[in-house]
Amino acid sequence: MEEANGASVRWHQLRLYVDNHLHDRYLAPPLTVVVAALLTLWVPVGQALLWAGVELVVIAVYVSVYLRFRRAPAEDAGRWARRIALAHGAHMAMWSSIVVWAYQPGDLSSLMFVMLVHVGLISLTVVMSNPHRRLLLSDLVAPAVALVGPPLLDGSLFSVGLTALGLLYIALMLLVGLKIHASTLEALVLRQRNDQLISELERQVKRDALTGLANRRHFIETGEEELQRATRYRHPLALLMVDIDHFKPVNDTYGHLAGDEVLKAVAAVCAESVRGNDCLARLGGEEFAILMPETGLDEAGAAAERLRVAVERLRCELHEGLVTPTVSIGVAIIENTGESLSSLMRRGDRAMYAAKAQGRNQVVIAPALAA
Ligand SMILES: Nc1nc2c(ncn2[C@@H]2O[C@H](COP(=O)(O)OP(=O)(O)OP(=O)(O)O)[C@@H](O)[C@H]2O)c(=O)[nH]1
Repeated sequence: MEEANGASVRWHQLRLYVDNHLHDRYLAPPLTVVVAALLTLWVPVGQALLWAGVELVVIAVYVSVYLRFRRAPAEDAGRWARRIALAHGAHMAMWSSIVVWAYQPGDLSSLMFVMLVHVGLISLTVVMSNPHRRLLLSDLVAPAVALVGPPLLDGSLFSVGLTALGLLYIALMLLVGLKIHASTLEALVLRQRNDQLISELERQVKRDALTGLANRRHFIETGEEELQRATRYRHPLALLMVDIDHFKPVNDTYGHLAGDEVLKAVAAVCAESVRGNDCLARLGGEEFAILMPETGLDEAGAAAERLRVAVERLRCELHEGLVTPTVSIGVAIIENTGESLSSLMRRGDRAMYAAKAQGRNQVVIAPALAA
């Protein structure tokens, strides 16, 4: 499952792991101080201070690695996993060292202390590291190795028994951790599929299936936003209503599929002739619209004429025969009148029908609306 869903899931696993451990920023330093103070019961003060000093540096290092990871672009999860494993491994090794080093054979209080540290290490590892299987394993290595320390020093049946129980405990925790890991991974994969589906649906809702252009719904949404912006900042906004001439005979003569090819070819010419921030849409049938922000009358008229000529030059060499479409274009401009989008579109449409009435394959500019 991990392989199939690739880099993005691995990155999310790492991200979850790091997010879980970022609480350490606030918890680990005071805990280090408390444990160093307790350590002085069994080891010289200088050694306890040295341990606390090194551990505080290690905490600073791994927290800074985590914070840099959170700002990094989502790539190269493998390299970051290695860095994170190293940084966090050092932290785990420091705490595991207590288990071996602070244990005084025969001293029940030190045994309880090291066991407490142990239980804390293992349970925190299982709870926090499960999003990432390899890091879960590497985090468990340090406490597992430390477990064999006390009985080596002591050798009593009691300590060996405790160690055996501890190892069993680690094995159970590992099983639980891997189970949690599997469900976390499944949730991540599902979330990723969900995100993909949602963005695909969002794309489909906004697109016209035949031409790939924006559809009417998306055009109206964008149009309302552009209109608000143009009105607020008193900037010009131009609208071109574009309709293919005599399109019905194309369908009737060559068939609907051939008509679709012509629609796609005209859409492609329109797409080539608009600027990046223009909004081009197929409103339906053989009608297109282009919204041009920051565009005045002269500029819009010139753009419409360029588009008309570009379509006129188009030669659709279809299987069924040659089609040379033309378009009629109506141009309407909004200038500080508080006009609505539907009114602007109506004026654009009227100008486009005027172009049809005047013989087609031409551009007509809508008269300005009185302020
Ligand atoms: N192939 C195809 N045809 C479509 C599609 N949508 C609408 N049409 C056809 O487009 C044609 C539009 O015809 P009319 O509205 O009469 O306009 P026209 O023939 O282009 O004539 P004028 O606009 O007056 O120049 C109709 O035959 C519709 O069936 C489509 O998605 N694919």
